[in-house]
Amino acid sequence: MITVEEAQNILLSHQLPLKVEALPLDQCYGKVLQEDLFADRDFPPYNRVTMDGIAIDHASFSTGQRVMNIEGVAPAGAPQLSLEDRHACLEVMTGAILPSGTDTVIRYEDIQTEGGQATIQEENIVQGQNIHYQGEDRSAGDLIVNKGTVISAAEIGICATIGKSVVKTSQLPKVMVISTGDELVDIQETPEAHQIRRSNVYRTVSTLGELGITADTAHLPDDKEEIRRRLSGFLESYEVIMLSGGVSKGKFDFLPTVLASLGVQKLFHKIKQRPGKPFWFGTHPGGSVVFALPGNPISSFMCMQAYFIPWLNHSLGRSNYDLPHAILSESIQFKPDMVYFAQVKITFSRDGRLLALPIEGHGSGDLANLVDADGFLQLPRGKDEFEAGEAYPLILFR
Ligand SMILES: Nc1nc2c(c(=O)[nH]1)N[C@H]1C(S)=C(S)[C@@H](COP(=O)(O)OP(=O)(O)OC[C@H]3O[C@@H](n4cnc5c(N)ncnc54)[C@H](O)[C@@H]3O)O[C@H]1N2
Ligand code: MOO
Ligand SMILES: [Mg+2]
Repeated sequence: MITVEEAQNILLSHQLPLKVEALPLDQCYGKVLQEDLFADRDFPPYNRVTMDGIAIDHASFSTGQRVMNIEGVAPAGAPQLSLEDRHACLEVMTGAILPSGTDTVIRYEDIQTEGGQATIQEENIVQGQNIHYQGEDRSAGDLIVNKGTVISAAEIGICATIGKSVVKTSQLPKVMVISTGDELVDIQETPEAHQIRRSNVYRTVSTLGELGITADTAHLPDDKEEIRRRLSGFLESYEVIMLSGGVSKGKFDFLPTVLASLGVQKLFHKIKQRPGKPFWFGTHPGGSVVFALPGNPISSFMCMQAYFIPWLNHSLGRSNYDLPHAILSESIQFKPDMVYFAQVKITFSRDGRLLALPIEGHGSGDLANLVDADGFLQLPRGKDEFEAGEAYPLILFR
């Protein structure tokens, strides 16, 4: 049995080859950026008026002038105007380019306009006020977003501003999600007394969907030959195979044997952790990777959250990120020499700290308990008592 750290390292050293695809901007949300983004112009590209009002040469104000002729109006979207008489002013709108010959903008609230003249009614007028200066935020050529960033609304705004209508992103892998086990029926069916519905598949597909992946699904009975025949086909056509069930010690837990017979190289089987101990991971010479997750719902869910998602992010070239930590709000005892991924409910204390309340449940088959939990708190080995007030890494559910 290997440690959590060893399993994580093995996963990180078995990545899918990165494939880059250029996508229209409206399909890029949530994707991992595969190019650096640079400013094509200064941000902002011109001295931008930030208040509706008048633009003046401050020197005329500071030498005592309060009434000024209005020479004209500069709307946003018009080429730059020029102040002809430095004792006069120009009306300017928010977003307009600051007229040449002016250096200060005064809001309509601080003036009165009548008969083609503006009268300044505010004495506190600072030179340069109400102007967003050209290049103040970023200069043309500056690196604005690094390759490896997950594209969110902020990055979409940058792409649009710099005219990137097509963006290089990491291509998502083709994934097959498979349930195994003769006790499982589909969700439209009414189970017999000895049967249950195959919920793992639906939960796994929903997490994948949240990651942008549209997965295919299948079901395999506890029949060695059929598992072998159908898995062999899936290994040809998918980059990632995600199985659940059939990896422990039972008489019908055929997956480790069948996978080996299909040439899938086992990289690990069993991790010193609860839940999720019998997690099996391997690679096929054809290039696909196999995540054979334990069948218990919390176990397969935990392995997905703690291993698959970081592995996927790494495969897609996402920049490294650290897990946040949360503070235990009640103590927990856990004696086995294993990492314990404790289900916790997350709240904020009144002084803004992230608190994790343990929600114990009835073990790795208790999928109803997940409804009350928000994440797993990763409690290390080498300790039996985890006291209230101690902070540990938090994996928030997706
Ligand atoms: N003698 C031992 N028995 C078990 C051990 C062990 O070390 N020695 N480990 C236990 C642990 S821990 C886990 S976790 C499970 C893992 O079992 P498998 O991966 O072989 O999974 P199955 O036996 O097929 O199923 C386990 C459990 O999960 C339910 N299940 C499976 N698939 C689904 C699904 N798609 N949706 C909902 N529920 C599912 C299944 O009905 C079983 O109840 O093994 C322990 N045993
Ligand atoms: O390791 Mo198993 O996942 O506890 O039920
Ligand atoms: Mg089993």
